[in-house]
Amino acid sequence: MDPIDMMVADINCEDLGLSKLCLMENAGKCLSDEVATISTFTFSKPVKIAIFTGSSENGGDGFVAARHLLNRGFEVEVYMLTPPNDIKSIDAQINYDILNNMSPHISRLNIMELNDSKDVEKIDIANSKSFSEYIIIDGILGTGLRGKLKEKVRKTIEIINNSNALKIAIDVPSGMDPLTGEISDIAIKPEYTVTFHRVKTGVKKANNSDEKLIGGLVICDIGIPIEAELFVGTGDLLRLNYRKNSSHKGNNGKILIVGGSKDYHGAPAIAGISAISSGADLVYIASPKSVSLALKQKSLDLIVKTLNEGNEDYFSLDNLDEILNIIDTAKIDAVLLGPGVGQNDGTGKLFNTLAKKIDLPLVVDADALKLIDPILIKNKENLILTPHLNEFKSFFKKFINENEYLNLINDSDENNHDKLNNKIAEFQKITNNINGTVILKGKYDLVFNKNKLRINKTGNSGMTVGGTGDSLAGLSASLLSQGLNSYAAAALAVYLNGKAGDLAKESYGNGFSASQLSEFIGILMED
Ligand SMILES: NC(=O)C1=CN([C@@H]2O[C@H](COP(=O)(O)OP(=O)(O)OC[C@H]3O[C@@H](n4cnc5c(N)ncnc54)[C@H](O)[C@@H]3O)[C@@H](O)[C@H]2O)[C@H](O)CC1
Ligand SMILES: [K+]
Repeated sequence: MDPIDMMVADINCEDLGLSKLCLMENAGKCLSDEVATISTFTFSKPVKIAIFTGSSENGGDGFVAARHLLNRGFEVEVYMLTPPNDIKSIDAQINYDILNNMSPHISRLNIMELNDSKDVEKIDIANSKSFSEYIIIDGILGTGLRGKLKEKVRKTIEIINNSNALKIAIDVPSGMDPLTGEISDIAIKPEYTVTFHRVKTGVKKANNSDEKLIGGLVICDIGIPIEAELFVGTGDLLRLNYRKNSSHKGNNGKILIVGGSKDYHGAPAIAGISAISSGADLVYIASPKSVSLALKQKSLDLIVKTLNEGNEDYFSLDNLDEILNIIDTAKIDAVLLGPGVGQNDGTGKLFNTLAKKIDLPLVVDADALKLIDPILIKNKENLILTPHLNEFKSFFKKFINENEYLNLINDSDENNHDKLNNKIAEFQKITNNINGTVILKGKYDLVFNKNKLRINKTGNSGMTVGGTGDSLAGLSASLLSQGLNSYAAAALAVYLNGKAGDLAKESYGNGFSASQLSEFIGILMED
């Protein structure tokens, strides 16, 4: 599991009501159980425990383990590389405070602060030999390692590695990159690594290249339910790329929406506003002439390009060069095809040609799902489709045999979503025919990408109003343009769209409009 996926799941646990403090307690308790077991089968006489703690949650796990190991009768020394006032995690701070409040220590606990490299060197001289009667627990750095090791941390790792103690790393050996498994400088060389929930990708890679880098690998179940990974939640916002203060206009995403036709000028506009609200820097809309004139009066924030060739009211193949030219000259990052385009033959010819020619991240929505030949885009990975059930059936008709198709139509009662959820495996079999991501919209939105699935529960019945699908499509294109892959972008887009719908309902009641929904997207991006 990648460290980012773990962090997302942790925060999504909080959406379920399961606090990170509780996860830390489970982690520290499980760790202490493992330490006790390892101690029993490794040593014939009692050993002391030395726990080295860093500035954040890896250290927090260490504080919890200290408490549980004391209860088991161990003598525990805690060496803090970060002084109490500088601890960065609230939960680690709470667990440090508990240890501190236990003073005067009736139990055999000793807490020492290692304020600088000299303090660290003193441990070296005084204790490293006698550390042979110790188990050292490494709670210095876990999944939060960034960049070059600070000198004090580096020195401590060196001393721990030189000692004769049995070493147990918490989650990831400190100094090892939790994603790549690389050790750019130095890392704890443990006899055991006790990891939580799932093995982190870096630990797995390191273990595959040389088992000695990890030692014996123990996985603790810390009570994270599968739903914390399945349900999209607040944690998914972590996947957004950090906006640099120094970034310029356009650095954070430029999208082109190819949408609108005679009766539907609102659809591309709503998609455009939602794209801007979700962080895209520049939103271009290419529309037939009659639509673009209406759009130009609609919003000051959209860059509306009038297509001069061909039909005034509908797209046609005559617009191909103009559209490709906009993509080129505006250096577009992602394209949305479909909102409000209608189903003309000419529009179909244009969209099939665009689908072949556009090599950028792509969102296909609404009528475009009925117009574009699935074969043309089936291999594209950076693709999001946003169908409701009818559009889903229509798009995937080619990939399923008649019986499966009839089964899907007959059994999938759009009003019975629990029944719909029972069909997940069937939908997955069908969506597996393409490499991109599919958002199947419904009471619970289902996001499919190959064998992976996310479920979104935000949103409400007010969202059946026209335009909320256009908003979702704009959000999807916006997040693609900001560098998220199609699976991550699709999951976050449905979450934000539904959550904005929930806020719109609170403010405007059940009769909110899609443009009122768009107003609430921006504030959600600050989570
Ligand atoms: N679900 C779980 O698996 C749980 C895991 N837990 C534990 O939490 C850590 C991850 O915690 P986090 O706060 O994100 O990061 P770290 O503890 O690894 O510390 C980050 C902290 O360290 C400092 N730092 C970063 N880079 C360096 C460096 N190069 N040199 C020195 N110091 C550095 C900086 O201050 C960072 O802020 C996970 O591994 C688990 O052990 C939870 O307890 C329960 C749920
Ligand atoms: K560690």
